[in-house]
Amino acid sequence: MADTFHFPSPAKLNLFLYITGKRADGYHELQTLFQFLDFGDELAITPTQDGKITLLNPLADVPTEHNLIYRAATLLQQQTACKQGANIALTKRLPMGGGVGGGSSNAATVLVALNQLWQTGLSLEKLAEIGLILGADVPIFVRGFAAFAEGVGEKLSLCSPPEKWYVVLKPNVAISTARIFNHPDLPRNTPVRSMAECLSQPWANDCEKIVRDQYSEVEELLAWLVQYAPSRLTGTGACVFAEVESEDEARRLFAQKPRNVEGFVAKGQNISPLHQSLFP
Ligand SMILES: C[C@@](CO)(OP(=O)(O)O)[C@H](O)COP(=O)(O)OP(=O)(O)OC[C@H]1O[C@@H](n2ccc(N)nc2=O)[C@H](O)[C@@H]1O
Ligand SMILES: Nc1ncnc2c1ncn2[C@@H]1O[C@H](COP(=O)(O)OP(=O)(O)O)[C@@H](O)[C@H]1O
Repeated sequence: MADTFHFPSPAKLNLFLYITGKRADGYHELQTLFQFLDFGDELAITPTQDGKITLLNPLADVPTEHNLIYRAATLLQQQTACKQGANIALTKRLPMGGGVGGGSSNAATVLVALNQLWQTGLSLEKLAEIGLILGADVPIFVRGFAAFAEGVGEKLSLCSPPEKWYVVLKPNVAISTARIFNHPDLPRNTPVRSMAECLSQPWANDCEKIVRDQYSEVEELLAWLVQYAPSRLTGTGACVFAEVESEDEARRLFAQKPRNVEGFVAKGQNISPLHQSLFP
């Protein structure tokens, strides 16, 4: 029987996120700081010789052909004319559509892992380029280092922010990324600054005000969290995070969270846990 290999598919946070403009194709130009977390999903992959991509436990709300795991695997097959296949099982821990990048991370883990298992020999740069077809956040997960990102998130500059402890909470609400980016009151003209300047100013998220105004669940949770630690929105939400100095402090704060809110405690990682496990 073929061997099964296990790969982490970590979460990310946007430690800051500024919107600096809008492109002709409607996408927004960003300046954002990505850091990985030591918490995430896990993929178990069994390479096969039959050329089929099989998801062993499909997501209830996502048809297989839309699942980023399936799409990433078939895209890699097409790009490399690979005749091999894979059976893939997903342990889903990350909230979906929460701004912690679970789907993008799953896609990146599939690209990096299958490139190794199928021995298709693409560089991480090439895999990141393919990943961008699947989503703006896929390249950062493929490259695997914390980064200051520009463009729609694909122009990456290495960065090493402090690896703090975080309490990440998911208010009980679904937020559409497209809806936030289409909102007329979204600030879209934060001045473009250098990485050094962005790092040296207080960190913020340009989507936060709109999201707080529109979703009382997010407003209430951030108002509660900020009493204890600096706290912000990640991505376009709905997740919010508080940054603290120690695991103890994080666990104490997490233990007090409102009962109807899910979440987790994690430590920031400047090297993705996927890359830590594959390229130690
Ligand atoms: C803004 C970020 C920051 O990490 O938010 P989160 O998704 O993580 O919350 C991401 O870059 C999001 O990337 P991704 O999640 O791939 O976005 P997509 O599904 O491609 O975009 C959904 C919709 O949002 C709008 N959109 C998205 C990204 C962007 N830079 N400008 C946009 O205007 C577009 O209308 C697009 O159709
Ligand atoms: N493997 C996957 N895991 C999570 N979401 C997926 C996956 N494949 C497709 N999706 C779709 O992508 C959307 C965004 O997912 P996700 O990356 O978790 O959000 P975010 O970038 O906001 O953290 C989900 O709402 C879901 O419809």
